[in-house]
Amino acid sequence: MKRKITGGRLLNLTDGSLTKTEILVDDVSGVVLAIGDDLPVADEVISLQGEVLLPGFIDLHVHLREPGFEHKETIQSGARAAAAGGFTKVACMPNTNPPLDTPELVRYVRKKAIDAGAAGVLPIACITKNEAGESLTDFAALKAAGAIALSDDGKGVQDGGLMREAFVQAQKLSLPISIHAEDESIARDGVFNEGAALRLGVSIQHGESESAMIARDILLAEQTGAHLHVCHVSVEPAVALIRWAKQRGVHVTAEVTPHHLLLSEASIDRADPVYKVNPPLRSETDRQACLAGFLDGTLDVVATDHAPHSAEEKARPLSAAPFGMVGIETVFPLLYTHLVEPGLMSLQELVLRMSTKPALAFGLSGGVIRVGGPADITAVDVDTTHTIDPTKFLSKGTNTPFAGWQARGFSNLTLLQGKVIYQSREVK
Ligand SMILES: NC(=O)N[C@@H](CC(=O)O)C(=O)O
Ligand SMILES: [Zn+2]
Ligand SMILES: [Zn+2]
Repeated sequence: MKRKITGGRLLNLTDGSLTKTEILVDDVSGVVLAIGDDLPVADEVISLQGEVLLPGFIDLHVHLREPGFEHKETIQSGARAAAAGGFTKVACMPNTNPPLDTPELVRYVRKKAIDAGAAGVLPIACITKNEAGESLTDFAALKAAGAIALSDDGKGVQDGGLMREAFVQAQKLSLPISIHAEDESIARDGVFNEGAALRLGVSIQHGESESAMIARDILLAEQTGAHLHVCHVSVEPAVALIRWAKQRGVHVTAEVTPHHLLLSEASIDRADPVYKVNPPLRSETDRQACLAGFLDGTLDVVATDHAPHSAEEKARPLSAAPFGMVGIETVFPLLYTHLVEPGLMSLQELVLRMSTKPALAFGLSGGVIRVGGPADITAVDVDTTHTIDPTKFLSKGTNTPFAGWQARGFSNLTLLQGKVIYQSREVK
């Protein structure tokens, strides 16, 4: 079927201009057929009211919890939440139960994702069997089954020798290794960053647990020529190390989360699990370094690390509650409202970091809107203010510290390969 989207304003990613135009898409070929005025009649017309048309966002780091933790999220609920957040593709982490360490499990996730009929889901498979950090999985078989990268996210691989071998094998297969950098001998099950931990009488998770492992893996990636992707960067020395690695020509890319860009440990007013996330919310100096690193391109992309947990789990005492925050339905409005509107970055730069660069970093299709390219599109309303209300999320997870915040830029429509995967009540 051919769909015509009218009434939207298309963002030019080169000069940032917005142009009122129609877009004609086809959900059989999945591509954009035409962009312009007075396009031919289509089978269906979707009328917008000035929403901004953007390439669908791509998240290189989410947790969809299936198999094994369906009470937190399912592939279906997570992929629908992603579509509502303007995402057309998400890469899901393998810390499920069982962890995604076999080709069968990778294929299982892909099938469930297709059945969900929402955002595209790209599985990331384990580096080590059972994420136990002891022996490597079969990278070639996992890639053949559809894994787009490797990670033991949730944990760092403690054994540097094993990690070296992982980089050697991943390089041969051109698979990125996405690292959760946490040296457990330094982190020691700490919960908050030093300032908040001392203030609230909670255990400390020192930032060097992150930067030390990033330093190790930069050196290993340099020697092996592998692609190192650093997850959820949160401390100033980590930003400096990644900047240094890029100057040396190491193949390294890095992500930053919305919560590490917008919050610091100063925002933690009580020992509440809603603030418990790994890596922890850091100092204001660290937050500023992440923001500067994001603005100068050292940190390439935004990734949400969408980590849903049940209300019951997050109601436990702080030490027993799990780490993690949801983010997929609020990231664009939060960053639009708090970075673009105050003039810290342009809209096109934010879209480059949420759509174009994630696609380029992992070699995925999408990330731009052009005739003949994939019809992966979202339409955001930058004029209407909404208050973030977790009870309205499509995700099963409501664990966000941004509840009650006001923002603009929520998606009203999302299309994947020309099919509507999300449509708000505002769109007819
Ligand atoms: N970020 C988190 O705090 N939690 C993640 C694991 C992870 O991303 O390390 C989770 O799986 O819940
Ligand atoms: Zn992690
Ligand atoms: Zn994660």
